[in-house]
Amino acid sequence: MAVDDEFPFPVVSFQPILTGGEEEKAKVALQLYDAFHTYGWVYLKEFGISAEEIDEMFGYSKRFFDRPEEEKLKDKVVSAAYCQGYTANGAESSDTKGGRSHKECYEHRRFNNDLCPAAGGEDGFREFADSFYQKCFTLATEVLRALCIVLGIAPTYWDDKLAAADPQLRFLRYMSIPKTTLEKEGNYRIEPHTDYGLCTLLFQDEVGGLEVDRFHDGKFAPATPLRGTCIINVADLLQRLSNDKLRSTRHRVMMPLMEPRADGMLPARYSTAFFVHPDPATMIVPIVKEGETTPYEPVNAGEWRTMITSRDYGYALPDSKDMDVKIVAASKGEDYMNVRLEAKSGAVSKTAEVAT
Ligand SMILES: O=C(O)CCC(=O)C(=O)O
Ligand SMILES: [Fe+2]
Repeated sequence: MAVDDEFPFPVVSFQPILTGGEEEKAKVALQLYDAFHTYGWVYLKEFGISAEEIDEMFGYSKRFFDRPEEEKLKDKVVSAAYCQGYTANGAESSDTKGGRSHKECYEHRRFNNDLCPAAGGEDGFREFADSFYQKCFTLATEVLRALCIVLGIAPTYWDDKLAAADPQLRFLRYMSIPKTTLEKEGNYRIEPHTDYGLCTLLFQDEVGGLEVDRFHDGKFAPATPLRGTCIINVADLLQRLSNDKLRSTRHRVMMPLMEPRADGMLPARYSTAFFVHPDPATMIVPIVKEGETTPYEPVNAGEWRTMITSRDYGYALPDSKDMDVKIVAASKGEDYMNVRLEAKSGAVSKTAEVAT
């Protein structure tokens, strides 16, 4: 699709950040700030990962999901604290009203990546995922660094928070389902949600269906696919950190833009997200300028993440996702992390000890 006045989001070239001088970099930083402040979303072009590399990545994703379900389930995600591995259709939901997302995912991590197909495997999946992960991490780091200028924080601000950062590369497949299924109330490809790390890099194929509440008024606009671009969206921790200057915006995946096939089935859709989470030890303390107040308490990034992952996957409360789960104790030792989750009612508690 051509970029014209109708295009719903700013499209920004990242090239100056990679190779430009200080003045050009500052200009891009301002463009990013404006986009993140208004919409929470931006489309990047010329960001150091080519359209061909993105195509190759989708090829790996497709081959991963094309394997038999029993095989994929051997690598099923088992822990909220280390959300890594395969999630089958219907296993994740942030919707407390029982909404249904028709998708399957694979999560790839930097640390604790045991539920990943073995190194040296047939098509080099693990090696490719590692290298794509690294490219995304490099880009995410550049994006966050660029924001230092406009947030008024030191250029070194992210250094300690990102050295042991633990992002999550997620391959998604929205399987081919009947159009009539998606038309039923409460059925989505992915239900409306905000992401909960610092920010997300998002790559999508040409099928479409991604929609964004871009003015935060409940009116969702299509985030149309644009070949060779990468979407960056602000997530909850960056909204907290920036004291609401950068917006974490609700989004969802609905009906594709393209027509269903003659048999009434929707085309499968592939997308890949890279959720940027800092070092879990990071305290997210809002940057409050003189004369401002903040509604936010400081939060520990690792606890925050585990808490929300538990809610979405129902680890602590498998039968009752609408209960409010909170972390009541979390400690991190040299070689373990111990997280205790408890429902507000105190009725359910679970301790998960996870090797780091
Ligand atoms: O598939 C997409 O385009 C969006 C995926 C998404 O929002 C997510 O996984 O958090
Ligand atoms: Fe998302």
